[in-house]
Amino acid sequence: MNSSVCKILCSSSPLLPLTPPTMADSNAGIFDPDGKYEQGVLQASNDYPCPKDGADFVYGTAGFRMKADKLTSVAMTVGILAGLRSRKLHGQTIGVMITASHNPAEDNGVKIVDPQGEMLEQEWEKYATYIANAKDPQEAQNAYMWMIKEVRIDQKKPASVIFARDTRPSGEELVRALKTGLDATGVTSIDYGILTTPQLHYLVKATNTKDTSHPYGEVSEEGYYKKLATAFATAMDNIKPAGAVTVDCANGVGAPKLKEFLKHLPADSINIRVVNDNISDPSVLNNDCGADHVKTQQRAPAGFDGKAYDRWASFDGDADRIVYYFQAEGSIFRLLDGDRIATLAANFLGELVQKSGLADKITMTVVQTAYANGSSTRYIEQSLKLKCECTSTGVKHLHHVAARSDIGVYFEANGHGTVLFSPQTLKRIHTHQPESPAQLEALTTLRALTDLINQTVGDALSDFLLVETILAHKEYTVREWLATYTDMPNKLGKQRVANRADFVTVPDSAERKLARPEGLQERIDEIVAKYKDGRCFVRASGTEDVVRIYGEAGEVFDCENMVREVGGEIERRFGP
Ligand SMILES: CC(=O)N[C@H]1[C@@H](OP(=O)(O)O)O[C@H](CO)[C@@H](O)[C@@H]1O
Ligand SMILES: [Mg+2]
Repeated sequence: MNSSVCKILCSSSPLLPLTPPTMADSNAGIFDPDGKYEQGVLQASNDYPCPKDGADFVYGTAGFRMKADKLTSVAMTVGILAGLRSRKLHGQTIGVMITASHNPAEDNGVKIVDPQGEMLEQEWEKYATYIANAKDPQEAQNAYMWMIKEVRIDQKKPASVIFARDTRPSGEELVRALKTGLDATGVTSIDYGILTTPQLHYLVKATNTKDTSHPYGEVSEEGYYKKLATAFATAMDNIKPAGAVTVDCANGVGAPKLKEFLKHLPADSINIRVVNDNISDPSVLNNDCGADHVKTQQRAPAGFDGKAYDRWASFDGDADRIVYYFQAEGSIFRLLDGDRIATLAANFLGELVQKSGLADKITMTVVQTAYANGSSTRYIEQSLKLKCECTSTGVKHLHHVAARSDIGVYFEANGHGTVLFSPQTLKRIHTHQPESPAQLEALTTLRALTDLINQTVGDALSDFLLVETILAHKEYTVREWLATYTDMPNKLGKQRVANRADFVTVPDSAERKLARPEGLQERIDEIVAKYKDGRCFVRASGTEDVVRIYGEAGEVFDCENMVREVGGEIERRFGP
């Protein structure tokens, strides 16, 4: 085993595979009798060898993500791992998505989707890391055999995987590598071509529920559009969104898919313009446009030509995030981010539950991260009178907590999120007998929203339709939406450090307090105390080699100074 593999497993697990199992001690897992798959792994990793410079691959928050040309061997091992995951789960279908979301066009990524459309179970992330780091074919085969034993996988079980990719040109080569890993280990697979990330999540759940009493939807891209279009038409019965909306698709996969979806709506149901829809020139993907650009730069995308108070939205490169924005008089840019979508959705769903006569049977929770604006949290707790929970960064954490509620609304400030309805709540909503025409009307809209909202993962298209529905029902323009509360002045900074692993947060603090480096949290607290209504926290990024510094204060000037002061302290003491 190479040393980096050892390090990965040693640091995260007591299960150190010092020696791979042999046929003789294999009774924990059941070996393929004629060794066909083990041979296949050897051959596949001969065809797609790990790069010689021994890249340290890590399956992180967004799966594996890096420069696309480094990723081919990893894509092959993901094929092997996805097949093992499916076998372990008795042949349930697993998904693999090839995308690098909002990253530049030359990057790519591979991530695995579990049977109900959720992110890969955390325990398996280290197995994905383990096999991806095997430095030669023999190590890959050893890793495969170790997993069969460790995870107790019956190789006679069927395995099924579906996969798709975004518009990046490198996706084609990565698909070939992935397919090699799948074929080598006898996995049945379906290539769905180019899709948005949430469409692939939809298909995974639809495939695994198709023969159950609660099928999620037709198992096709067309089925996804039909489900959303039917739900949108029902939710918008007799009403129309106010004015036009322009959608910036980041020159990514969201553009053709949004246009395809619109073909399923009656022509006059929404006045929409799609911009930044050039997928033939890879260099423009996410370039000065898209949800991540708009959120992090706090400015409109390339090609913005909106007049004051025109409604705009931006998807990211794989269409799982969305933010809204507009320009007020005097060209002042106003962002309506994930916190705004969460509060809008929670407010409207709360009203529908109330009006349907279900208020005493259904409770709702809003789940945020520490990056949520403090004003949004106060608005949820004090005005909407809802429970608000704060989790660690990364949607899998939010999803997990939201899934515990009857209705769980979760969004990261960057616009990634959705609303989950528990199975029991869905049953209540669908079996409730309305006692008046007003109750029936609210209930009909609520039922439609349970179909409109993607139950697997944040989905820019589904979230877009949700927001458009709510604005139309509430007769809100962007101005009224923004007026629901006033954001605290805030700043998200970052600082390079010698070793970001030195920055460890206190368990159960939702990453708002540092346990190490020793003494730093006390110093941050001292700085924050100088600023009125100040809040500031520091954590190591999971996706970039930096620590992030987030701050809020009563005044813009104070906020800037506070974040700068904390950043300066970190640079001085822990800088590279
Ligand atoms: C402050 C921030 O926006 N962090 C992002 C970013 O994570 P970091 O661990 O902060 O790098 O990328 C994640 C994956 O896309 C996303 O879930 C998260 O919200
Ligand atoms: Mg994305």
